Amino acid sequence: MTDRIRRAVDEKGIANVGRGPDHITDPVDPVPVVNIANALTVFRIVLVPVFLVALFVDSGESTLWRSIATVIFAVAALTDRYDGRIARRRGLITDFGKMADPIADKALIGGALVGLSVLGILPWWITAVIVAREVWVTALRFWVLRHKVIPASRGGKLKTLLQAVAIGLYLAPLGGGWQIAAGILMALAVIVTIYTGLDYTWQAVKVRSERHDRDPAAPAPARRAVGGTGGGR
Ligand SMILES: O=P(O)(O)OC[C@H](O)CO
Repeated sequence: MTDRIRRAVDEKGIANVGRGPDHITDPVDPVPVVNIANALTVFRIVLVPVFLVALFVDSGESTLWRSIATVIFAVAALTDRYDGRIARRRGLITDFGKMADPIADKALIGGALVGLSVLGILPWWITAVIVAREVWVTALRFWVLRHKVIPASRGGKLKTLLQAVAIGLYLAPLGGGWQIAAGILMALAVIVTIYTGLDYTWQAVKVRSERHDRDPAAPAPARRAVGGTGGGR
C-alpha cells in the first residue's frame, strides 16, 4: 500500500481495508493538470498567433495563404471537439480544463473575427457583439470561480460550433454562394451567442445569491426598505 493510499484510508475510514489494495481507490490523488486533454487546449491557444500570421500574409489577398490560414483555423477548431471528449472518456476533467477550454475557444474565435473585420470581410459590429459577450462570460466565470466553475453549456458549445463553421466559410477562398451560407450561419451564431450570454449571466447571479444565502459571513447585500409593498423579503 503506498503512503498516499494509506493516508487516504486513514482519512476516509476503514471501509476498504481488507479488500486488498486493488479495491482501494485513491481519493487524495487529483487528476493531473498536465494531461493530453489540457495539452490539446493549450495547443489551440498556441495556434492562434500562427493562424493570424498566415491570415495577414499579403493582406489576406493570397489564395494560398488564405487556404493555409483556413486549415490552421480548422485544425485548432477541431481540437475543441477532442479535448472535451478525451477528458470525459479518460476521466481527465480538471477545473483548469473547464476554465481554459472556453478561454482557448474565445482566443481563437476572437482572433479570427478581429482578423476578418480588419481585412474588411466581416462587419465590425458582429465582431464587437461576439467579443463583448465572450469577455463578459469570461468575467462571469471568474466572478463565481471561488464558489463554482461554470462549465460550457450545450448552448455554449452550439454557439462555438456555429461561430467556427461560419468563420471557416468566411476564411476559405470560396465563391459567392458560400459567402451567403457564411452570412446565414453567422446570423444564427450571433443569436445563440446573445442568448447563451444571458443564460450564463442568470446562472452566475444564481450561484452568487445562493452562496450568499448559505454563508451568513458574506457581506450583506444592500437592503431594500422595510415597510413598503413587499419590502424586506
Ligand atoms: O459559451 P461558452 O463561453 O461556455 O463557450 C463554450 C465553449 O467554447 C465550448 O467549447
